[in-house]
Order: sequence, then structure tokens, then C-alpha cells
Amino acid sequence: MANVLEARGLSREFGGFRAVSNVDFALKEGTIHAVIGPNGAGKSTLFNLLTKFLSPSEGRILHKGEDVTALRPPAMARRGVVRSFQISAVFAGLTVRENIEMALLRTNGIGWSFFSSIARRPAIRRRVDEMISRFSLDEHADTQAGNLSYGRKRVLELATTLALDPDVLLLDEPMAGLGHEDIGRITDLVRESGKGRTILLVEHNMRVVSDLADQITVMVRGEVLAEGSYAEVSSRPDVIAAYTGGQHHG
Ligand SMILES: Nc1ncnc2c1ncn2[C@@H]1O[C@H](COP(=O)(O)OP(=O)(O)OP(=O)(O)O)[C@@H](O)[C@H]1O
Repeated sequence: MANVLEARGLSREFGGFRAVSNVDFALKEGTIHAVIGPNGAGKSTLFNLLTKFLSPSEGRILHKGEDVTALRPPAMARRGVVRSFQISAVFAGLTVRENIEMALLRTNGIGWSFFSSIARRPAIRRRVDEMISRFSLDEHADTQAGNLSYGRKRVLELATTLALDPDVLLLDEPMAGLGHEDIGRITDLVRESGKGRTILLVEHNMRVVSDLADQITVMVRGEVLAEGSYAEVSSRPDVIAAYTGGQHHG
């Protein structure tokens, strides 16, 4: 399996403190890969480096073998590497349908000013209807996004991100703040969305990680401690010690 995204010797310092330290990492095409680790392990920093929201102090990032270390997030998006923006990607004053229309229009490079007329085009309408039903948002299609429950907002966020049809989808704690039922629903949607794509997620919920991830990277104190399947990493004494030995639990 080819590596879609790779980090080589990646480090990031904050005022002399190494949040990510000499990390080698490979995201293999077609997999769902989770980054886990106790609080403060450097997961979000690694995520922000890989998604180009932070620049590294040292090291390189490769996309399909090409050095993309210097590229900015929009250039990565054009290469099909897209990060979910959480709630902020969703426009509270627009309905669910309008939010999905917007996302699809953005994908097609069509600006807001053409929105109302072009959104009525049959092809776009069909795509919007498809997405609404795929994400079980039918009942809420005409609800303003700002009035949705937190869980439905996250579903809508995933829908608007997937409207971009990314090859590589990067999700930062997709289950954060969700209740049991929503976690189940979003787990199913992420699994479904993973077909034909590569997904990297930072996630604290171990049930979700064991349900979804083909490959897991465990980070501790800025470094990669272990890699493998859930069964492999969860049985390693050093991984267990990292979770139970720290002051905080992830
Ligand atoms: N912008 C920043 N400035 C200074 N220190 C930072 C910054 N971002 C992160 N850090 C520090 O780097 C370390 C790693 O943080 P990071 O958020 O990457 O960890 P994490 O594994 O994502 O933690 P959590 O599970 O709590 O989200 C922490 O000690 C944090 O305080």
C-alpha cells in the first residue's frame, strides 16, 4: 500500500518546548488511521502540522512522495487533502440544504454571488438531495443549521467536508462532546465515508478507535511510542503504562 501522507523527522517547538519530536509517520492509502495518546502527547500539534496549520521547526511532510512541507492549507485542499473545520464550517443562518449547496458550489469553484440561481440547477439539486439522505438529514433539510442539535451539526459538518470529495480526510476529535447515540451515528458515517478514501483521525474515545481504525499511532510526550492494530497497541505494557502512569487520562 502506498503512503499518501508522510512525516519524516517532524518536530515542532513552542518556546524551546518540543511538542512534537522527531516523528516519522506514514498514512497508507485506503486506511483509517487513528492517532491516540494521553493529554498533551502532541496529537493536535502533529495534526496541525500535517494539515499545514502549523509549520514544523524541523522535518518534512510528503504527499504521494512529493515534498509539501512549504504548502499552505488551500494548496493541500487542491491536492485532495482536506481537514474538517468542525462547527465553524457550518453557517448557522443557512438551512441544512443551503449549507450543503454552498459546500458543493465551493467545490465547483462557484462563488456566493451565483449561489441562488445556480443552486437550482438540477445536477446540483440531485447531489444535495443525495447527500441529505445519505446523512439522514431529510427531516432537517429546511432547519437552520444554528437550530440543530450539537450532534446533527457535527453530521452536517461531515457532510459539508465530504462535499469537497477529498482523497484524504483529516478529522480532529470527531466525537468530542457527543452523546452515545451521536457517536454511533458518526462512527458509521466515518466508516462509510472511508470507502475509497484515506482517513486520519485524532480521537480520545477508545471504543471508536477500536471500531474504526485499521492502524493506530500512539504518541507520548511528543514521540511515537507504538504503532499497529488496536489489538497490538492496546496489549503493549508501555502503552498501558503511558495511559495509566500519567496524571491525566485520555
Ligand atoms: N501554541 C502552543 N504554544 C505553546 N505550547 C503549546 C502550543 N500548542 C501545544 N502546546 C504544548 O504542546 C504539548 C502538546 O500539546 P497538544 O495539544 O499537541 O497535545 P494533545 O496530545 O493534542 O493533547 P490533548 O489530548 O489534551 O488535546 C502540550 O504540552 C501543550 O501545552
